[in-house]
Amino acid sequence: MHLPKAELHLHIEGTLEPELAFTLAARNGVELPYADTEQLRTAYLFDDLQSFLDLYYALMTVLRTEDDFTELADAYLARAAAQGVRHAEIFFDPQAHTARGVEIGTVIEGLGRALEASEEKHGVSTQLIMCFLRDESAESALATLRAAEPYLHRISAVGLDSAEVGHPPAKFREVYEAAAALGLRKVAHAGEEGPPAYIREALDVLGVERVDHGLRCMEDPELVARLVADRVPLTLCPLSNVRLRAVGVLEEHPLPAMMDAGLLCTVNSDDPAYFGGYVGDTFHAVHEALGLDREQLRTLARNSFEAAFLDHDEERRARYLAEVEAYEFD
Ligand code: HPA
Ligand SMILES: [Zn+2]
Repeated sequence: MHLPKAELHLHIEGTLEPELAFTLAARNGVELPYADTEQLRTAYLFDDLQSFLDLYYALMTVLRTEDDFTELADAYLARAAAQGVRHAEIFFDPQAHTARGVEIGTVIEGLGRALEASEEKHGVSTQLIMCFLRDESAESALATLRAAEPYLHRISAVGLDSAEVGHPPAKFREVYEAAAALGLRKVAHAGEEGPPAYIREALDVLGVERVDHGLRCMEDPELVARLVADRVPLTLCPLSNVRLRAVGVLEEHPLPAMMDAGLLCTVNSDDPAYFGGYVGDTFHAVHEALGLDREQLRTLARNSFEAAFLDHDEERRARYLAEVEAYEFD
């Protein structure tokens, strides 16, 4: 669906398609435990977040050079542009690369080269969000922030991802304070598999401006009221929720109830190479499965630009919002 939109919840490592994984494996002499792309695709049946993360971290070992990261991001941006994305705020997981000997500068400069060319090449403006792995230590997160300091001109925010349950946001209070002191904005995954209390903690202890997923807020009406009153954006990922079994089938996704409750919902793809669709496909899927009408889809697109970190460029935000209003569905 070509409705103009911003993508605000997208892990660049989760855009690694099987074909590119095999190409990079051959180029870098990395052996994958799968015969071919077809056999690899049979591994894409997940029970929960952890079973996905195991494959996600295993496959990204093919990413080694600056060119690999550039190629990965450029391929995503081309696909995103073809599905109406006008602005993308892109997550990356530096610790998943530095832990296996890839320098953080290789990762950031590689991604940065694709991102800086994106507006001219694909018509997509971009930002980069550096995520800490919450199942690693707070010390490791802090060391990662320090290692990223020479590259801060390329980074607009910090985030928190990976295995949620047992790793509450408060563990990262210090590194979030340090990030804010460096001028970085703050988001965090919360309430994907973890309880509503983790969403409250992300807001109260980390001071996040957006909540990634936030799905489980619906179990806590007082929290919903607060998120509505404060217009805290939620970056929902419906196809991810189905594939990782947070929701049984797409038809049961609470997105319509969340919109009816007045929550500032956005729809995103999370890890599109693994979860069966890019963000335009996701808009189409929620239209079909949940019966969201055109005006509701337009609201989701409008929300995505409202929630985007475009405060330094309100003219651009206004231009994108005007494109949303002018869009004619076919
Ligand atoms: O959906 C996700 N949740 C948490 N961590 C992740 N890292 C990549 N995708 C995800
Ligand atoms: Zn995510």
